[in-house]
Formats: sequence, C-alpha cells, structure tokens
Amino acid sequence: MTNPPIIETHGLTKRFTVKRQEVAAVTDLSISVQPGELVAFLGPNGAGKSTSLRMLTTLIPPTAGDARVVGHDIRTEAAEVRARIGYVGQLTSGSFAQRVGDELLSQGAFYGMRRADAVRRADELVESLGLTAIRSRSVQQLSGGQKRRLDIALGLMHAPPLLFLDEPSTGLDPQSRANLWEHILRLREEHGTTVFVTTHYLEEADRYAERVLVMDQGRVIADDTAPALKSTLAGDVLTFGFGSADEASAALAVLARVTGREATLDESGRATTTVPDGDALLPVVIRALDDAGLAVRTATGVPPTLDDVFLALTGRSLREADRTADAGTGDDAEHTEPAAEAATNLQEASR
Ligand SMILES: Nc1ncnc2c1ncn2[C@@H]1O[C@H](COP(=O)(O)OP(=O)(O)OP(=O)(O)O)[C@@H](O)[C@H]1O
Repeated sequence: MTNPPIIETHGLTKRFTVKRQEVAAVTDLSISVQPGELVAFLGPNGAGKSTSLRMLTTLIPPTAGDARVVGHDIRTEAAEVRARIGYVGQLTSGSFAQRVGDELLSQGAFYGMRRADAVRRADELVESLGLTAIRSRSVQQLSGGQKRRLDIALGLMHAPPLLFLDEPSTGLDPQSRANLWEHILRLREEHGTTVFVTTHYLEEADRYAERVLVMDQGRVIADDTAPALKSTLAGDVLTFGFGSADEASAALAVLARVTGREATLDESGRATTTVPDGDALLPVVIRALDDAGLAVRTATGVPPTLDDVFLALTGRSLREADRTADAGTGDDAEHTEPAAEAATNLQEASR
C-alpha cells in the first residue's frame, strides 16, 4: 500500500494584479509528492516557483484550486499546515546579534518545545549541518553559506516531516553550494525529511533531486527524474571532425541516413546531430562514415543537460529565459500584493 501524498494539489492557481493588469503567476498546478521525496522546482526568473511555494506554505492564498499539505487543507487549516512544515525563504537570517545556539533554542521555544527537547534537537542539527564550530558565534558574524545552513536548522527545529527551501544556494560560491547540498542530503538521510526545493541551477536539480518539476510561465511543463527527462526530451549530441570541408559536408547525408535525424555543420565546420542513444550509435556512425570513404578525425558524444530539456520544451535556453524575464519584470514596486518573502521563514513571520 502506498503512503498518502505529503503534498497534493489540484488546479492550484495564483493571479496577481499589477498596474491593473493580471499576471498569471501560477496556473493549474496539479502535483502529488510522496513522503521522503527530494523534489526540485526548476525554472527561469518569474516562472512561478516562489509563488507556488508561498501558496503551499500558506503565506499567500490561492486564487483558485486546492491543496493538502501534510494532510491538511492550505485554505482552511493553515495553522495545522504551518505547524508541520519548515520553510526557508529567499532572504537569510539577517544580522541578529544572538548566538547561533541561542537562536536555535529561541526557535524551539517559539514552537513550544520543552527546553531539554530543544537542546537535544539543536545538538543534532548543529552536528548534521556542520555548525558545531560556530555555535557560539553571533549570527551576524556568519558567512553566507553558514547563514543558509543556520536557516535550514531553524526551519527544522520542530522536526517537520516536510521542508520547503526557496533557492537555498543562490548567491553562494560553488564550493559553499556543494557543501550546503551535502548537508541537505545528509539531513534527509538521517531524518527522512521530504524536501521541496526551488532552484535556478540546472546542475543542482540534475545532480541532487530525484524528481524535477520544470516550470515555465506559471505552468509545470515536465515532471520526471532528470535522467528520464533528458533521455525522452533531449538527446546526445554527436559531433564528427574531418580533414576537409568537403568531407564534412558529404558526411551530413550519411549521418542523416544512419541516425534518421537531421545533421548540420557546427561553427567549427564539424558534422553534428542529436540522437536519443548516443553511446550505442557512435560506433555505428563511425563505421558507416568509414564505409563511405570519409575518414573521421575526431568523434565526440556529449550527453544532454537539463538546459537541453528546457530548450526542447520551450525553444529557449534557461539562461535566455532568465534574461527575458529580467527585462520584462523589473518593477516589483508595483506589486499589489505584498510579497511574503520579507518573512525569512514562517517562524520569523510570527515573531
Ligand atoms: N506579490 C506579487 N505581486 C504581483 N506579482 C507578483 C508577486 N509575486 C510574484 N509576482 C509575479 O508572479 C510571477 C511569478 O513570480 P515568482 O516569484 O513566483 O517566480 P519565480 O519562479 O520564483 O522567480 P525567481 O526565480 O526570480 O524567484 C512573476 O511574473 C512575478 O513578477
């Protein structure tokens, strides 16, 4: 028997009114997440990732649709939902003068935990998030990566079964990002927490999430494991170099015949094509080119990335989509509904 989903949404929709115009931030989000899953929400700026999270964490009400989170209705049982989730928003824990250890205990007190339980829980989290050495430092002295890890610890003090992280690694250098992810994965292993995370970083979604929801313009346009998305929606790029331009041109027809895909010349004059099963096709193509009297000098097979998936789905690369969104949505001051992320996390919101 399967467990009931920890998140289940039906037609969840959020529209904002900006300068008297309606912005469809999220349209018809219908998903089901099982306990223990690590799900990444991937999409360009303005895709609707944060808005989805804010609805699921009860920070903003949906315009339409419904959702149950940890068994409770986000519209009618917001307090029950909030008590059972952790939420770490885009802003960090700021510049509190309080020490890391005390900050965690205050958080425990906020949730009504007994002091002995709070101390035990803080010990566990300090250990699993690598905060031991900085436990008695004040929050304002921490680096960006350390602050993000503290944010996550704060979000987990009351041992929620579900943790929402909104772009946890944005603004961190690559090493701190990798380090943060190591901690997130360890936490999940140790505590069995379901993690729902938004990210712009393709490599993060690819490497760490077991399920990727690709979002664009308010809609989920793909939902699967990263390998499945890549093999079904994108392909391996095979590229062949020759001694002359004539040979490269002649190779195009051979490539098209053997792979059944269109082949083109790249900017370096090499013949290239995209195929679903590159590993198996590479030697076959080389043999066919050889049989046609075309001497292959170089041959490469490059597996697809999630950006190729996004490109296949939308005709734009994620980076391009980010640029377009940045150009189009510069005017946050005109938002009619205050963004809830000023509250770093739910607990912050209630302090
Ligand atoms: N409070 C608000 N009032 C009006 N419009 C909003 C508000 N919050 C978000 N939007 C708009 O809704 C759309 C989705 O925004 P959202 O922040 O959910 O995207 P996102 O995918 O999280 O983007 P980012 O990766 O940049 O954080 C955007 O067009 C945004 O401008």
